[in-house]
Amino acid sequence: MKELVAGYDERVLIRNLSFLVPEPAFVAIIGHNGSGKSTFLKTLTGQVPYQGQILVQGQPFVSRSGAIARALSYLPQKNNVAFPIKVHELVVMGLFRQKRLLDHYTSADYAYADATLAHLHISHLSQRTFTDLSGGEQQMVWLAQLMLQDAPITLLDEPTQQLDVYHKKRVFDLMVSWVREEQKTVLCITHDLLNLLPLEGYLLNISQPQPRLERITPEVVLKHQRFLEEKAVLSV
Ligand SMILES: Nc1ncnc2c1ncn2[C@@H]1O[C@H](COP(=O)(O)OP(=O)(O)OP(=O)(O)O)[C@@H](O)[C@H]1O
Repeated sequence: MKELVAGYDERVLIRNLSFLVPEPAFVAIIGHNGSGKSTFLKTLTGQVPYQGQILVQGQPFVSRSGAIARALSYLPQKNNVAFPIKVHELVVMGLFRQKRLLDHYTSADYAYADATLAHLHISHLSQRTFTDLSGGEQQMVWLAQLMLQDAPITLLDEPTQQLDVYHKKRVFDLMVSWVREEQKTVLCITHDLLNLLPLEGYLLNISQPQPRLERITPEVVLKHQRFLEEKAVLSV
């Protein structure tokens, strides 16, 4: 990413952001409310116009390109479902990249979806109606769907937002395992700085005047925690 500038109409939120993510890696994106974290991920998914250069796996980022679409999976902060659907039906849809338009999902696909739910310890939700679940349960289901997508680069916007402390830890461990065991790259927006303390990876503090990637160590995390506690978001 070179000299990235992005924002809405007259309002520039990302200014001259330049960094290189050494793949595979876990990158925590932190910053105050309204600092532009979601805007940054939306820029990477082609939802917000930008200037500068974004390279994904060495290729210039072209949002409509099939190769880029296959390389990225994205879990937005708000992901509403307007109709009642069984959990395992929603999860199996994560395999959409491997299907053609009118292909049906097979029993092997459903078995894979159920195995993923089991991996996340949420098998008991498989036959439940998604819209009846609690916010935290719904977040765990979205993560299962994301795992089926199996993209090399995963962008997550506050995936632990509604989770209890147990599930927060589980989800951070899970993201780190995607990097370590499956060589994925994970960019994750989070306000849960203390969960980052034991992790391997990098952080990017969008609230800083010149954000840069820093390797996560307990000292670095605590330095940014103090920065975010003390400094209000810059008004633009
Ligand atoms: N579509 C839009 N048009 C205009 N302004 C927008 C739009 N979407 C977001 N903004 C504004 O851009 C700013 C940054 O929003 P963004 O969602 O990127 O913040 P964030 O860092 O992810 O915040 P939070 O931690 O609260 O989720 C906010 O002031 C928001 O109101």
